Amino acid sequence: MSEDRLRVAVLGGGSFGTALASIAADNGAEVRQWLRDAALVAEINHDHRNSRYLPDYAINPAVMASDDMREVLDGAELVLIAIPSEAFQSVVRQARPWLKSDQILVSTTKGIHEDGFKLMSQILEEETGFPHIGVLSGPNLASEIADKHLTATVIASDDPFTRARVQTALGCDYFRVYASNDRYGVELGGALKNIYAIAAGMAAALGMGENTRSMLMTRALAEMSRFAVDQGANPMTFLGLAGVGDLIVTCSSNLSRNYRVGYALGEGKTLDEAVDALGQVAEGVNTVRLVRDKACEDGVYMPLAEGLYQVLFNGVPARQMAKMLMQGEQSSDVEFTLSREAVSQARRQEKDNE
Ligand SMILES: NC(=O)C1=CN([C@@H]2O[C@H](COP(=O)(O)OP(=O)(O)OC[C@H]3O[C@@H](n4cnc5c(N)ncnc54)[C@H](OP(=O)(O)O)[C@@H]3O)[C@@H](O)[C@H]2O)C=CC1
Ligand SMILES: O=C(CO)COP(=O)(O)O
Repeated sequence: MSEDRLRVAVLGGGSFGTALASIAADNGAEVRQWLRDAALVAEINHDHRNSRYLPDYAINPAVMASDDMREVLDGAELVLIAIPSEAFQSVVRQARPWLKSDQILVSTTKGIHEDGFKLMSQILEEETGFPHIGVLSGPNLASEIADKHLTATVIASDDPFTRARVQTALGCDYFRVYASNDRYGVELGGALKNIYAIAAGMAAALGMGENTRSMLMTRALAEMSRFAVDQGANPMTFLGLAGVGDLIVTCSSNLSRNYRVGYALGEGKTLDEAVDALGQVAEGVNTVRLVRDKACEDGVYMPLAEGLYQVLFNGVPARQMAKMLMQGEQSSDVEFTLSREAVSQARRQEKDNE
């Protein structure tokens, strides 16, 4: 191996980890991928295929897979972590003995950790205390990346070195990597949009129209931004790829696992049946529960998240919930220009004048 090739480690053998590993290898990096399934390790190394997660994808033969964490992390300059949020912390803990403070650690995971409402990059920070930490997020359906559809993503970090290195490692003629310094906002956007993708899938299965989908997505953006502001994030970030960009793709595509879970629910399947049939992670199921609880705790108005929570976990029929949501107070379109309180006040005034 030549000395100056970038060494990249990918933790996770699912669809996104596999697509990113192959892009980095296409860009000339020396790539090692960690996964726990020995049979899949052998398949990636010998057949350059991942039949479980991306069956039709020809993986760059330079990607070397291993179930040995030490071997994968040894000498890696950039570590990409594509592990579902539920297992993220335990995998980082497994990796910790071989992580070094000069490595760049990037989470690609769009979920929230149950304990303490932590995002994945916060877990990386807590578990390592290292300085080069980032988040990769955007409208990035792995199977479309595998098909080399023109795609853009965001690397978010307050560390300029991390941003530049990831742009170089992953940017190519079909994958553009934009930069952001709002790590928290980008990461929150990626997690929150999964909630609304479930709702969009459900609406589609119930035969609702394009006006409905547009209303749902736009009000979802308002709700996401409201929550983000309450959590201290910059709402402008939600106008970018990792906010509205990811919301659009995930709420519109049958390739999204969250959308598919929603669709199955709309067809009358139970939550367990919908999740089991998927066989892959749909982060939104857990996220809706965590976000709904957090919104209740912090007093943030999130009718869509609350409604979806009631459908998923309390058996309220989706159509009935949609009807109830339509009967809610008609409020401000863009509350950063006209506050919700100002609209309520005007309506109270109107009633008083009647
Ligand atoms: N797929 C996509 O289009 C995109 C996904 N993401 C995000 O990336 C993250 C990962 O997603 P994705 O690759 O799609 O997920 P998949 O469901 O395709 O794969 C998950 C991977 O994580 C592994 N894994 C799960 N639990 C553990 C564990 N306890 N220990 C070790 N490995 C484990 C699985 O291994 P095993 O097979 O052995 O279970 C598998 O390799 C998610 O948060 C998702 O939101 C982000 C952008 C796009
Ligand atoms: O995050 C994604 C697209 O940007 C993938 O969405 P799903 O996890 O719903 O498949």
